[in-house]
Amino acid sequence: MAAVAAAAGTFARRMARSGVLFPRSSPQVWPQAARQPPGLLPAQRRAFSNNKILVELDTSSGVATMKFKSPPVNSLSLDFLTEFCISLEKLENDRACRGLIITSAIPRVFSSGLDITEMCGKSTEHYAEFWRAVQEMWIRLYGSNLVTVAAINGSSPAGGCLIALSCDYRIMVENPKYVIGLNEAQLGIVAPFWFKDTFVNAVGHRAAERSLQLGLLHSVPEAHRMGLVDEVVPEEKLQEKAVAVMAQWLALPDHARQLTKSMMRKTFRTLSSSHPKTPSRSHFQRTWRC
Ligand SMILES: CCCCCCC/C=C/C(=O)SCCNC(=O)CCNC(=O)[C@H](O)C(C)(C)COP(=O)(O)OP(=O)(O)OC[C@H]1O[C@@H](n2cnc3c(N)ncnc32)[C@H](O)[C@@H]1OP(=O)(O)O
Repeated sequence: MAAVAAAAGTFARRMARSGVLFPRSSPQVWPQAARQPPGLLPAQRRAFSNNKILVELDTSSGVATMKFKSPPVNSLSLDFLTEFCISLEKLENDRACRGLIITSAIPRVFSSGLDITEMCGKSTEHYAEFWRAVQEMWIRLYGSNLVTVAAINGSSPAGGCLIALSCDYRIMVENPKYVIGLNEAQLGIVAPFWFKDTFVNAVGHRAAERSLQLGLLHSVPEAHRMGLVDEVVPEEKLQEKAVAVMAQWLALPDHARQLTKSMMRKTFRTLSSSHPKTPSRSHFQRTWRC
């Protein structure tokens, strides 16, 4: 418990050092991009970057694109998760931003999921901090006020699939080599219940039960059929489609859409985040035999 509290403190300090203010309390009012002072021509694009993630915000449309750029496979390390939360907070606090497209700058991989090297041979404090960061990523993304679209341009197993599932809409590139799913059972581990719940919310109970027990990684057409992804497009159409979907979602007043999203996700999110159990050090070590 003390380790968890210490980890929470460390994670909060990392976030605080980033200069991010949180949380934002009141819902945004639509349409933000139209609320620029008249006569002032704002810069149309803003960008910020760290060594894991690149973010570009088009202030005229209110849409930001976040690109994962952590070779070789965008694994979700503690640093990556921290940068992810910082970037998301910055966008949430930017009044010019209403929507976020998440994609990968690494060929053939959206994200390979949790970084396995973070879960081996580390201290109790490290496991607690890492686990805290995994939960924080999910709580922030799943509960984000922004419209979130996952533009999945590569394979997306386990934690990578969770990121996509936490968005409002998923578009995946059609490619016979790409797979997506929660494959934890195949690795001999159990997907945490909040991974499972997020999955069930997207595909329904029966499909989730089969997929999770077998630890399936689904082909793109299969993922589409079962509702794990909402749309499938050729690679060259991905960006255009993501922008079009975003425009459709942003055509609605923010406050109505946000309150509806919150209503759909809040109970479940509160329930899940009230059980922030960190697996013990021996659990990590038994799981990964390290
Ligand atoms: C104690 C309780 C713990 C509970 C945890 C429960 C929840 C767990 C969630 C997870 O996300 S666990 C991680 C699950 N991830 C996977 O199973 C994905 C494994 N990776 C792949 O399938 C493939 O790498 C890929 C993503 C399809 C990409 O294939 P590609 O052929 O392009 O690359 P590779 O040659 O396979 O890999 C390159 C390089 O990257 C390393 N790597 C791959 N995945 C990870 C990862 N998740 N974490 C850390 N490192 C990873 C891989 O080992 C290769 O390294 P090198 O051999 O080049 O050093």
